[in-house]
Parts: sequence; structure tokens; C-alpha cells
Amino acid sequence: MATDAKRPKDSGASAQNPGEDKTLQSFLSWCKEVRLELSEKVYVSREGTVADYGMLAREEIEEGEVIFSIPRAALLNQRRTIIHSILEKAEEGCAWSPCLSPEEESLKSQSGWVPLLLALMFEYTNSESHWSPYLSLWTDFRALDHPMFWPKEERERLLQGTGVPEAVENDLTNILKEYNDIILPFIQSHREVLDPQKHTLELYQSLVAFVMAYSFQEPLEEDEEDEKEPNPPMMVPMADILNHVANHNANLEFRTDSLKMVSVKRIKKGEEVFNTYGELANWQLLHMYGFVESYPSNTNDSADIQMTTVYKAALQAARTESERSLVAEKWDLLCQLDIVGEEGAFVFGQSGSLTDEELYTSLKVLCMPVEQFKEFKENEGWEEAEEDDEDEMAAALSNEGIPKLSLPWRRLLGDSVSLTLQDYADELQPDKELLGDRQAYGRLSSRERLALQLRYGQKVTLHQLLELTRCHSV
Ligand SMILES: C[S@@+](CC[C@H](N)C(=O)[O-])C[C@H]1O[C@@H](n2cnc3c(N)ncnc32)[C@H](O)[C@@H]1O
Repeated sequence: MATDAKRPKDSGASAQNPGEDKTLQSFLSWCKEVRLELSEKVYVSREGTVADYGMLAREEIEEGEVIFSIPRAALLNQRRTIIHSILEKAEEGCAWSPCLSPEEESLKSQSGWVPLLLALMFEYTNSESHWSPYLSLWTDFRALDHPMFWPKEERERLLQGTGVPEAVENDLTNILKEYNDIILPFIQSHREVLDPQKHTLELYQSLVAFVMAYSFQEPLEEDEEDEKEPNPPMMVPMADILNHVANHNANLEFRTDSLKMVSVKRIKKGEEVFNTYGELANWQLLHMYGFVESYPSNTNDSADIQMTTVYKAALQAARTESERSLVAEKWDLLCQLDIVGEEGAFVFGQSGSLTDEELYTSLKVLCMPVEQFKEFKENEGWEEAEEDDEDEMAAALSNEGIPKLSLPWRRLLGDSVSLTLQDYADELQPDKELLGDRQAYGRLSSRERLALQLRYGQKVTLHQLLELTRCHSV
């Protein structure tokens, strides 16, 4: 535990030169007040980290050591804000606006983030806030450079084919809707604490980006997963100073009285302490956090192909109207069986398909002769014997070290889906030469670099898959 007594006056356990950064100094003093315990083996810094603030090891840290511990009372959530009572009342369904129906008055939003966002709107703009020393670390959330802050034209041009522009459009629509339907009426009904001139849509959007990139969600117990709604997000001071890499060396543990950042491997002196934000592909990291990991460091990277892309390829391959309506019927059944969905994606990781059950079944059904499809429909799935066949094939393929999908791929859909995938990969168009040309790379804007890294990784993943389908076609 770090205490005042143990610390020399000007080089606390948490910063090499704390005096140089007054905002950081004030945050670290606040941490002591709220009894956040920080190991003397680490310090917060803006130098020597991958991005702005981060945490560095002052000394070697063994696996399993507690790096810092945050009492639950130091977490910022909807219950720990001055406006908690009005948030609670609104959540309980008490009337707060004479013009709205009870459904409209509820603070329930699609994302479940609204109460925390209202709390942040109030606390972030209140200089007397208990959370001010913490929230003052960030003066401009737009500096995060999430694609939601890029001009639309730039986003669509640089990120075409990656899935990010579509995800961002969806976010922007939801943000506008939530602000107009829930936030603004709530602000207008609580003018004693909120003000539409100050608590604007622009601020709301910035705070959504902050919650996206900095908040934590406590996982549910395994037996609660099916019954309970996910826990609402919360802000976890100090844990959110840590940057992320796939090959992380620390992990946040949720205990009864406190949250603890624990090392999951030995961390050498001078190394950065990295948390994990989850097993996230580069397109997800860019969408939610505004950064990507360079190829091939992100072992969780993947390229996601919308399930409907495969449906469209099958429709294109159909030659007559009756073949097209058979494809449509097959697709409906696959949807009903929850094997595919309008919003779903087939996911390809660095070593092959991560959704091979769904992909294999979809391809097989889409290519079935009509008689076999009738039988499949009656059984609502495969016969036992066929499952055995699949297992045998999977075993044979994994003996060869080849992902399960590769062999049946061409046999099932011929060239049509391979070609669609090729088109999909071509749409990514990353200029590989640029990655190797340091000078040219140096001339790119930071957004162009992000886009290049993202598209290159996705293209490589897809090409590995395409290569496999070519090598092992039957
Ligand atoms: C939870 S915060 C981490 C603290 C942050 N560095 C700061 O100074 O406020 C998450 C943000 O840190 C940055 N970040 C985290 N890991 C990164 C990485 N490996 N590379 C680049 N930026 C990263 C991104 O801007 C991300 O949105």
C-alpha cells in the first residue's frame, strides 16, 4: 500500500515527476483521499506509454501482484452523483414531465447508458464536483479521435469495407434519438440542476465516446447471465488510465469491497502495464476506442463478413426465378433456426473461421438440392449420421492443421461465394507498399494510418481464408 509517510515529497509512488503535471497531481491526491491504494512499483505517466496517460513499472512486478485497489465507494456510477435521487426516481417510473407518457419518461435506453451519461453531464460541468479532480484529466474527449468525430466523407472513404462506417452511423442515429427523446425532456424538467444551453447534444456525444472508451461493466455471475440484464456501465478511476494490448499483462478483478488490478504475468521494470478491454478485433477497437494495433500484434483481430453477403451471393448464383425463391426459403429457415440473422456476421480470425458451425450449415443448406432441403426442413436440422460425417471431416482437417471450413467450402458453393469474398477483400484496398515505405507512411495523417492498419489486417485475414479455399478445393 502506498502511504504519504513512505513517499518522498516530490516523487510520489504514482508519478516520476508529479509536480510537472498539476492535473495529474491533483488526481493522485484525490486518489489518496478516496483510499485508492497504488503499489509503489508503478507510476502514472504521459511519457513512455503508447498513448497519453498510461502506467509504467518502476520495479519488476511478479505475476499475481495487486497493482492497485479501488474501493467500491470510489467508483462513479448513477448512484454516486449529487443528482442520484432524481435519477433513481425517474428510473422507478415517477412522473417527471407532464407532457410525456410513462414509457417516454423512463430512462431506459437501448444502450442502458442514459443514467450514467446524465450523471456525467452534471458532474463534468460542475467545478465543485467531488469527481472534478478525476474528470479534469480530460479536457476534450474529441481528442480521442473516434471515427464518430471524423467528417462523414473521410470516414466513408478511409474505412469502406471494414464495417466501421455502418456501426458509426447506427451510433449517431441512436445518440440523436436518445438526446431528443430522453435527455432533453429530462433536462427541461430538471432545470434546477441541468441546463439545455450547457448540457448540449455536442457534450452528450462527447460523453458517449468517453463512456465507450473509458467505462467498465461488471460481469454477471455465470448463473445470472441468462436471467439478468447486463450491469450498467461505471467509471473506474485509475483502472481507466491503463492502455490496452491483446497481449496484456494485467487484468481487473471485481471483488466484494473493491476492484483490483492484478498482474497476469511478470512485468519488467520500465514496461507499460496493459489492461485488456476484451478480446476485440481492430475494427472494434477503432470504433469504440479510436485506435488499432499494428498487424500482426492483435491476436484477436478478425474480418467480419455480414451473413447477408453470403445470402446475396447465393441469390446471384441462382439462374431461374424458382431457384431464387428456393434460396429465399432456405434463408428464411436458417433465420428461423437462429443459424443466421440479418445483423449477424461470419467472423474470420487469423487462423480461419471463428463461426464455422454457422457458416458450414448456411453453405450446406443454400447448396442443397430441393429434395434434401425438404427433408432438412421436416427434421428442422441435420440427421445424426450427417453430424458424425461432419465430426469426422473436422477431425481429419484439424489433423492436417487446416481450419474445419476450408475443405467443404468450394464443394458447396463453387466459385460464387469465393468470388464475393474476393470482392469484399478488394473493397478494402489497402496499399501494402505504404506500410513498408517509412517516408510515405510518415506523410499520412493519423486517420489515414489507422485506416491503413485496419484494412491491411482485415485483408490479410480474408486472404488467408481465400488461399485455404483455393488450396483445398475438391
Ligand atoms: C481507458 S483510456 C486509457 C487512458 C488514455 N491513454 C488516456 O490518456 O486517457 C482508452 C484510450 O486510450 C487510448 N489507447 C488505449 N490503448 C491504446 C493502444 N494500445 N494504442 C493507442 N491508443 C491506446 C485510446 O485513445 C483509448 O480510447
